[in-house]
Amino acid sequence: MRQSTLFHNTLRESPSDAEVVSHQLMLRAGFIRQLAAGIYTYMPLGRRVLRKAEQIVREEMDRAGAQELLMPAMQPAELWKESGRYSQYGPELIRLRDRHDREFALGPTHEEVITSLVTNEINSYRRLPVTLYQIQTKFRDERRPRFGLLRGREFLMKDAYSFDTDWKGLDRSYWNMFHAYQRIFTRLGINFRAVEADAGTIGGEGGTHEFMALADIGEDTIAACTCCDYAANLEKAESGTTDIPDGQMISDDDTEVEKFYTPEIKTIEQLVQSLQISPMDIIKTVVFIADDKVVAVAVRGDHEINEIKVKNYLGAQDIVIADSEALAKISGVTVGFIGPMDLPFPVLVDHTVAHMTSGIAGANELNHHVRNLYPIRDLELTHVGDFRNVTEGEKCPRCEEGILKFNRGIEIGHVFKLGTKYSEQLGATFLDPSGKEQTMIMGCYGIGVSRILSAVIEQNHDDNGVIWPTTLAPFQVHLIPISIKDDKQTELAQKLYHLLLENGIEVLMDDRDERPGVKFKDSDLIGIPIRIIVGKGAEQEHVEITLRKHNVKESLHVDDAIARINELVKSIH
Ligand SMILES: O=C(C[C@@H]1CCCCN1)Cn1cnc2cc(Cl)c(F)cc2c1=O
Ligand SMILES: [Mg+2]
Repeated sequence: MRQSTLFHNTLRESPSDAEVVSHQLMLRAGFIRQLAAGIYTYMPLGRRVLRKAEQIVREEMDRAGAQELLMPAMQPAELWKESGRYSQYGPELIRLRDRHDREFALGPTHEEVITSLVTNEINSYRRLPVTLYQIQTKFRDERRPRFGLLRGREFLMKDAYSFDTDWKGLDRSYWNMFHAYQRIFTRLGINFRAVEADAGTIGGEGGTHEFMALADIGEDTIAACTCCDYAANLEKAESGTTDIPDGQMISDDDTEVEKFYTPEIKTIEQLVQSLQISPMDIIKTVVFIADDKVVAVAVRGDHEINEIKVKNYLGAQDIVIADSEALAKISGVTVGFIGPMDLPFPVLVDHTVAHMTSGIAGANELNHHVRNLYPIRDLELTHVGDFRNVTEGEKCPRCEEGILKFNRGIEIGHVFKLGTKYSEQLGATFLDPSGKEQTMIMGCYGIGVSRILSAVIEQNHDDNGVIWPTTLAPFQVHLIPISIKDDKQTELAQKLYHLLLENGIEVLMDDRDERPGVKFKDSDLIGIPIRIIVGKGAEQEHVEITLRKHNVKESLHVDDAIARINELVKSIH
């Protein structure tokens, strides 16, 4: 490709609303252009990268035996009403009416569509199992789209769905997809972890794993063990620490609970300051509204409540902290002095609190707290469980030696065991060998294909721009004649350009009439891994090869260039 004809511009500065490196560089290097918030055009260079990412996903899906199809983006609302999800989702689900005033949704995902399709096409166990996938644009009207392709409102997803006759079959399909994902992200050169995750809104009856690209700007926190391969999204991570840590106020258990005056002392910090105690000695009690029920959760003062664990324990659809006006309507609650004792609604007690021997807590009375609270003695521990976020440094729940370290991650893949959640609602059944009607067992598997570009750039860039792995680079070689006014250089560059093309190498030649500095800055921004410079050495038919990733330079005769380039294309990642 000749850069003088390429529909492409680089920007000296990145727009102010681009906050993360990958967003800034994609705009500055000319890979994408924003049409509207969260909605982007892939420019020719960006489209080439996206197509390579798609192709790697497609190859590994096909290798895993999945079959590609392509479903519509416009989905009849009836399907979503049948699955009960039409009302479950709010403004995030983009709804529209066609010219006959019939209701549609723009597909954010395709469980309903694929399940109704399979129901109509398959009715015998002999036709199962089958895994179907598509690579298709999804629509989710995010309230705050941000970070470029990382959280867009129109994005490219590979979504796959497996249909099995039984749970064992689902297990096989699930791990088949899991291993295909490992191959995909390895080929993409991404530093990733598969982590145990929460199934979130999709529900489902089995396990679920997320594939996380490690990156400081990632929205998710991962807890991973230093010794074994345990890794979990913080939403789900458990701790191995159940022993009562030292520094705990140990008191013999006949010291009665005692109320004491704490005027205007409402927060953990104020308690710590005024009583000169540690947050570990405090029982923090927070009131939630789960669906329409009031519940309180009590965790130790140095821990954070994990709302997803609470929601899952209660089996609630949604959960929200009771704000001050909600609290005002709840009897027995005194804002700022809420404690776990004698509340007129259930209290979920974290196991760490249950093991405390003497805690400080709100007295459920204005300006008063209690001390010497001994949960085993003073609380009816009907709901004891894991309701908190693990903290870094705690013991691994799976092995003896390891401890949990935190990382930030970008979710680039998510695999789910769905079970019969959708097949039941949409009647996806089959006749088993005895002719009995059974419900299909499903799994679903997503990869954020457009999000991969952001994750790769977050992990592969320097101050000057992107550093593409060869598997994704828009071109393999950037051929740069220093001056197109010098005939020797132009002639040699043309010769090498055709040689490279004849050898099937993807080459972009910067034949623009620009100063060398501009060419090098643009080349650094775009991030093509191999660069060939045709400069002064053109007299002796010598060219210079450098790698974008390392500034190592080697000069060699043009006849040796092809062989060297082929070596480099294969070697560097
Ligand atoms: O999409 C999934 C689960 C899997 C992920 C892998 C591929 C198949 N689907 C979860 N999810 C996320 N956001 C959504 C947003 C809207 Cl507006 C919606 F209506 C539905 C969903 C929704 O179901
Ligand atoms: Mg997730």
